[in-house]
Formats: sequence, structure tokens, C-alpha cells
Amino acid sequence: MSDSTGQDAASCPNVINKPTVISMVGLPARGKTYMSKKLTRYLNWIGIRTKAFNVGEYRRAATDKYRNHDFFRQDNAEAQAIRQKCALMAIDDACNFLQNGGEVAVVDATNTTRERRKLLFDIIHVKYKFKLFFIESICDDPTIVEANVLEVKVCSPDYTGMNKDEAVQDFMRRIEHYNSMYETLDHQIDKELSYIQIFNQGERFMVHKLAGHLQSRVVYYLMNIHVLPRTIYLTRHGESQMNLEGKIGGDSDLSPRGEEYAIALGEYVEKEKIQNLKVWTSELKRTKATARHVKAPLENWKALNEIDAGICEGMTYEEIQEKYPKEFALRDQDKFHYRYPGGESYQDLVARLEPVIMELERQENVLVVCHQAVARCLLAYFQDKSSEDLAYLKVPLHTVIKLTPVAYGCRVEFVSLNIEAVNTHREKPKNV
Ligand SMILES: O=c1[nH]cnc2c1c(-c1ccccc1)cn2-c1ccc(Br)cc1
Ligand SMILES: O=P(O)(O)OC[C@H]1O[C@](O)(CO)[C@@H](O)[C@@H]1O
Repeated sequence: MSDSTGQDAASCPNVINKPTVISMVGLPARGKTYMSKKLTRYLNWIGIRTKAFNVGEYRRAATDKYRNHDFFRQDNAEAQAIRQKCALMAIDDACNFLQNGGEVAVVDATNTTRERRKLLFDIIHVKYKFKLFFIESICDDPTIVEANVLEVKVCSPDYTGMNKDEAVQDFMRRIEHYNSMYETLDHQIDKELSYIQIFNQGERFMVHKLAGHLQSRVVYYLMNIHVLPRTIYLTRHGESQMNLEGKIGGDSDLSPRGEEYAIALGEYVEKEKIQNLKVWTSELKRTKATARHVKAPLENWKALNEIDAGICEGMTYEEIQEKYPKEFALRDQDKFHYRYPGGESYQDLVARLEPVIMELERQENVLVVCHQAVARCLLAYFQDKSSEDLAYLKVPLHTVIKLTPVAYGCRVEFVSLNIEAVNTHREKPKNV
């Protein structure tokens, strides 16, 4: 990343937004990879170039010597050497990423000794002059640890071929080896460091020496996420009159088939028997009409309104190509960044939707009734899609998209309610 003079951040210390390394800290099965992946997904979605570096993956690539927890014994010199080498490779790759346009690198490792964190500090802060922020997850609730081991650790490549109970026992022994050397962050000894400690999956937080906007955004995000099981249902409004006419934007009513979809949606939600469901719509008539048969508390969000097409509102794509050929061509060249004159771009839409995503992270079961461009942005967040892919995601009318968090990701199911509708999807032209 470089400033206006083309200098890169490392060599120009007074640059405001220096690259940042976020370093995880914590015993195995404390949610470090969960947070690394989720945080990386969120930061990329809001437009901050972020990449996670998992030291365990480097170790598995370096050796298939892992047979059991003995690999992690403190007195296993050969294994210690491999682990140290892998940690240094990950840190090196992270710093290279930041020197080549990256903005945030997440080092996903235990980093449970003061010595290891000093090594990180010396390389990242002293040598490269990047910012360094620690996220420590402390969890002494054995049921949570056991659940995490069962949920994600037993399917780790380290345990292929091993039976579940054996894998759990081995992993618990692995944790003990780390625990014998574990030094948590301490606000007296580590008074120079910027960090957050998270206790028991967000029950309590200790924040120390936050340095800058990015760290505040990260802390705010971590304080809003939770791991309670829930489902987010995402759907567009029913087919509208303007959909039938091929016109974009506007605030039109539903077509007869759109009305049918609204009734079908009410029946679908009823059958799903969703606990404490909340329904969110935009401020536009077609989403409110679509939600009216759903029995659940309703909230209208202006932030969920469809992308503003500015001077092209109410026009068909053919009319736009006819009247504003240059604009039409420009949009095809870079649909994510293209902003309609007097209107919005997808990039603007993501910024407008960030508070909706933040509130969705706080909620449990929510049905979001929105629009084509809005649904693409929300879906891209849950599916970790790039901004290029985002603008062309297929979100057909009369389809409920079920999003369920599982392990480190999200299960996505497209449920068509089998009511005919026009296809409003416009493919990316081949020749651009
Ligand atoms: O296992 C765990 N132990 C302890 N904290 C954990 C997990 C997981 C987790 C969730 C799903 C799969 C794998 C891991 C998430 N967090 C977590 C940590 C901080 C915040 Br703020 C929210 C959740
Ligand atoms: O970005 P695209 O592919 O033009 O899709 C967004 C368009 O989809 C619609 O919701 C329906 O056509 C329009 O209101 C909106 O401008």
C-alpha cells in the first residue's frame, strides 16, 4: 500500500494508515481460527485488503511427521525446530503481503509465550514498522473447549484415519503441552502492546492501548459477533410491475405473481417453525408487501433500499444503452466501482449495508426481504465473495436463501418457492 508520493508505508513512518499485523493469542481450541477467518472475511468485505496466515497449515505442509501430541512436547527438539521455522515463514509471508499492497495480515497461531510475542514485535514493529495488534482468546469453560474440539478439531487433517475419541484425547494432551508454557498478556509486563483479551466467547473483554481506527473497528466487530446457532433467511421482494416491464429502480407494487410469492413466503416461514423470528424489509413498497403475510415482528430499514440508479432510475437496460451508451459501457467495465450519475455504486451499497451486517451479527433468526443488488452484497459477506464476483451473483426472484453458520463458514441453501417470475439477472458481457 503506498501513499500519494508512491512511498510504501514501511519506509514512510508518518503515513497515517500503516499496514497492521493482527496476531492471535491463545491455547488450541479457543476460537483463534474461527475469529481469524471471520475477521478476515469482514475486513475484506468492507474493502480492507486482508489475509490470514495459519501457522498450523505451514506445519502440516512442512512435515507429515505428526503422529500424536508428542509432536508438541516442549522437549521434542526436532518438532520445536520445525514449528519455529513454520512460524517464521508465516510471519515472513504476512509481512511480504503487507509490503505488496496488503493492509491487514492476521497471524493465526497460538503465540502463547512472551518470547514468541517478542519475536513478532521485533520483526513486525521494529524491522518493518507495521502496527501490531494482539487478539487473545481465553476460555476456561471446559464444555466450550470440548465442543470446539469435537466440532472442528477432530476433522483436522492431523487426525485423518484416527477415531473420534482417540482424536479428542490426543488433542486434549496437545493443549496440555501448550498450557504448561502459557503466558497470557499482562497489562503490567506488556504495557507497550496494543491488544484485546476476550473471555469465554465474548462474555467479557479487556482492551489495552487501542491504536487507531482499524483496531477500534476490529474491537467493535468482535464485541458484536456471537456463536449461538441461528439461521438468516435472505430473499428479494416478489416480482414487481417494473420487473415485468424490465425497468430498474422505482417503487412499484407487486405483480400478481409477486403477490402469490408473498403468500407462499408466509406459508414457507410458518412451516419452518422459526424461533423468535424477526423480519426486516427496506422502505420500498415491494418488500413491505412481500413480508405482509409473515407473522413476526417487522422492521423497515432505509439502508436495505435497492441501489440508487440515479439518472437511470425507471429505465430498461436497453433504454440506458440507447440514451447513455458511455455510462452503460463504463458500468460493464467495472460494475462494482461504477457509480450511476446521481446514484450509487455497489461499493457505496456495501458501505450503506455495513450497519445492517453488524446488526445481523448481533441477532439470531432474521428474515431479510430486500432487493437484487442488496441481496448480492449481503450474500457476498456471508459467502466471502470478491467484489468482482459480488456484482454478478445470481439471486433469482421467488427464492429463499437460507444461511446457517457451520464451523468456520456458512451453509447456503437456495429454496425456490416454485412461482414463475421474470429473470432480472444481466450477465457480465463477454467482450469487456
Ligand atoms: O471454540 C471456541 N472457543 C472459544 N471461543 C470461541 C470458540 C469459537 C468457535 C466457534 C465455532 C467453531 C470453532 C470455534 C468461537 N469463539 C469465539 C471467540 C471470541 C468471540 Br468474540 C466469539 C467466539
Ligand atoms: O446491478 P444490476 O445487475 O443492474 O441489478 C440491480 C438492479 O436490479 C433491480 O433490483 C431489478 O432489476 C433494479 O432495481 C436494480 O437497479
